[in-house]
Amino acid sequence: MIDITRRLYEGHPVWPGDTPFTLEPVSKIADGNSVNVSKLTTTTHLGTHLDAPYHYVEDGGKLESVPLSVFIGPCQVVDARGQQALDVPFLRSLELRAERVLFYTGQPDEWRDFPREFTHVLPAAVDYLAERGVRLFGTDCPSVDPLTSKDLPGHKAFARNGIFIVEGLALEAVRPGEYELIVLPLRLEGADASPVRAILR
Ligand SMILES: N[C@@H](CC(=O)c1ccccc1NC=O)C(=O)O
Ligand SMILES: [Zn+2]
Ligand SMILES: [Zn+2]
Repeated sequence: MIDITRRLYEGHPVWPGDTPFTLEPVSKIADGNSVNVSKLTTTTHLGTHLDAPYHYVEDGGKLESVPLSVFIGPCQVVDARGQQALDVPFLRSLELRAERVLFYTGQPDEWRDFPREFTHVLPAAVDYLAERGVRLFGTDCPSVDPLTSKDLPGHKAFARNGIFIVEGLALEAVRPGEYELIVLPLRLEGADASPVRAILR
């Protein structure tokens, strides 16, 4: 089993301006209390996470609408290092074989600062993935659109095609090839996204 989930620690980088991640004790055995209990503060778009369509489309499906079957099953990991954007010619050069495809673009498994430059996805490439039967798109990048994008054309192309997006995967140690993928979001009612545990077998 390969854990492809980012390690979450106090101060883990988040999207500029978004809620910082904190994990702090509110009760400590060391202070004479009967139990250790912590308080978690987080954005829903923390580290390795799943976007629900509601994140980028006002009437898009919320987290509970995302079918679990999308997140468990055969998967392919692709080496996309050196690609400034994922475009149709690049995708054509691959032998796509699975409904779930994860793209390793060269992001390190631990971010010191939130990445400002990373590989984005062109809408035509999303349409191409849909034609090839892809249902789940994964990336090691923090978003499928550039950091400064306001209209999020990549995200919207995924929504249009009914493809779900997992961002911030830790793929540095993974060899390209075929695996079984397990990605489990939290059961957060009404949420726009959720941190996930993502594993390859
Ligand atoms: N689209 C990004 C997140 C994102 O865009 C964002 C996250 C938190 C606060 C503001 C954000 N975008 C603002 O334009 C993502 O899917 O994780
Ligand atoms: Zn997100
Ligand atoms: Zn996103």
